[in-house]
Amino acid sequence: MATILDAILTEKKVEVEYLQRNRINILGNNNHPQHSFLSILEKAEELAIIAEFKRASPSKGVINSDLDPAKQASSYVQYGANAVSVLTDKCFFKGSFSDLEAVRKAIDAPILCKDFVVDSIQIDIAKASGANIVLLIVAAMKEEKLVELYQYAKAKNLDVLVEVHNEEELEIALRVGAKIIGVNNRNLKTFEVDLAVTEKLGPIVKKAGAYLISESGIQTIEDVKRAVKAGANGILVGETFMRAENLAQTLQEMKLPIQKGAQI
Ligand SMILES: O=C(O)c1ccccc1NCC(=O)[C@H](O)[C@H](O)COP(=O)(O)O
Repeated sequence: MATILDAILTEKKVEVEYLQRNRINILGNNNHPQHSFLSILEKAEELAIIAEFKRASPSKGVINSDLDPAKQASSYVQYGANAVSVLTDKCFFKGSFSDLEAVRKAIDAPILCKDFVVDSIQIDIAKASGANIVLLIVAAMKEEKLVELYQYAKAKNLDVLVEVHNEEELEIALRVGAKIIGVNNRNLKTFEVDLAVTEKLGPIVKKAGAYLISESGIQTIEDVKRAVKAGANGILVGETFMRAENLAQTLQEMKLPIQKGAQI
């Protein structure tokens, strides 16, 4: 049976064809500021927070359609986020590259382009829109493609967050040479969310000498503590921040010290 990830990837192929046909009109500015998320991780003594702008999702439907991306991203940075993630997928997440451009104009911090990258043109557009980090999901492509896109993004001076959900995918991420590994607690095929995924894969990521970002399903301080205990250098949080009544408090209290030994 086709999964939501299959449906997203089918849609991405159509999107990529459109982007390739309209390449000249789309690729504009490549002079955006450089912000290295890797350098932030190298120096960090507390948990790095990637705060996500996420209007909607396949698993939750509409999360919050009232917020303005530039204002929300500015608040994230003001309250201590180290990077902002912007979902640029339109069809399933109600995002856009215009959101990313608006966030770029508003903040002076690294931006993650959160999309389902299957082709280098998406990396070009992410960079032209102002992204500093791109996401590559191991489950979304063959290993050879992952190697190609990873090297392409690095050559463009972008940081790469390589996302995994199980040991097999983690082995691939490590073979590719990923320095920043996102362990997604959400199974993109079933929507099941379980922080035990970070607890299982975290020690392997750390042993390999990579930085660990725990992604998805983080709602409470107890969740954050579990991620830290598993060796996380950072967390990626969307829904909890988009729904927060007191964003300042919700975000600031997640900035826990990282475990000794979590620095590489
Ligand atoms: O969020 C979803 O429903 C989803 C479904 C299918 C593929 C990806 C999906 N989410 C992308 C993400 O990884 C999250 O937006 C991100 O990690 C933040 O998660 P959360 O804090 O749970 O909003």
